[in-house]
Amino acid sequence: MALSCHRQTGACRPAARSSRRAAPRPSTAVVAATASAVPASKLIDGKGIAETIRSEIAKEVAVMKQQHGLTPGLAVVLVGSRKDSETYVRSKKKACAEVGFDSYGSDLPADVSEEEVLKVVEAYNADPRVHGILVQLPLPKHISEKRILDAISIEKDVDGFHPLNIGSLAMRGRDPLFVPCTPKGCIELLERCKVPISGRKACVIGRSNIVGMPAALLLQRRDATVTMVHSKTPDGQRICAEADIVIAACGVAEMVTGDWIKPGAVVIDVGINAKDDPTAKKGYRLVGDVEFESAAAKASLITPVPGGVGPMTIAMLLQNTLESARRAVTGEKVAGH
Ligand SMILES: Nc1nc(=O)c2c([nH]1)NC[C@@H]1CN(c3ccc(C(=O)N[C@@H](CCC(=O)O)C(=O)O)cc3)C=[N+]21
Repeated sequence: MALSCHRQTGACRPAARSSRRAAPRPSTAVVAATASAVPASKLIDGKGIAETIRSEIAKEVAVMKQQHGLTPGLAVVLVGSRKDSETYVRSKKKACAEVGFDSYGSDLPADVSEEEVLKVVEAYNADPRVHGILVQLPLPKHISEKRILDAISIEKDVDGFHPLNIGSLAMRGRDPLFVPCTPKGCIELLERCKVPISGRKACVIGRSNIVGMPAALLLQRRDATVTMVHSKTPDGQRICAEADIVIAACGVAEMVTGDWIKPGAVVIDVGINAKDDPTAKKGYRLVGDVEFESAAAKASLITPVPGGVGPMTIAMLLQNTLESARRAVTGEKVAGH
């Protein structure tokens, strides 16, 4: 039976859990109660795995500081005041502090000119304390995302959005300097959960530049047979129902129901959507692109939302920034420089 080994190994959790997490907390109990229909053994604990990765990174940072006197630095550029972007940027800076990185921030007003944003990016390109530059997306409409992303030095492109990085991902025999964080996090979850990829059928739902397309390329590089399903695909459900691995990144709340999932498949849900819920404290709750309960009934392993892919995105951003700092230490030359 496909992927039966996961049934035997049970829940996909990080090997070591901190004592802080082991303590029962009322909020955890509430979450557990609402998700009670799904056995814990099916859950991929993205939050816990991300925590493990952050502690691995923190150890390496301490060594880097001690041996080379170098502290990894991440610059985060935020334009405008979208609430969701502000929240994400805050958690990225918090994660930096937690692992011992320096973080630099530029908060620019929504009506800032494209030239001004370019100047900020150029300044970070030239700043040796900065090993990674992230321009939070989406940008306001009057600013060309393409122009800004193209301006980020490829050696500091820890988001992996530069066309040279994405292009290398698509070519056999080449390796990008950085892999985009969200799809990298999806693969990291599969690998840490020992889900076999080579030779398996994978279905990626959604074809965005930042998730769907690079996720499909990463799976293909690991020898999966990948099908991409998108808004113009006739009968995406039928195609998805043949897949051993499903990555849902279509941006439509709960679109992928249990009917889309082959029994025993592994489901990675990238979506983050707010759904009205009068019983929730804020009046809404977060749901993915997958209808969790019905999909979990069919899947062997599934990521929850929140607590799945989201925390992994930030962990991969830290990993990419650490890698960039490591290259600065070793003086590794990169193509074109
Ligand atoms: N240049 C750029 N790079 C990005 O990587 C980028 C971006 N722009 N724009 C927006 C998206 C979104 N994104 C997330 C990061 C963390 C969580 C995350 O940690 N989520 C938690 C908490 C969710 C919550 O409570 O709000 C979870 O899913 O458990 C989610 C989403 C990065 N993005």
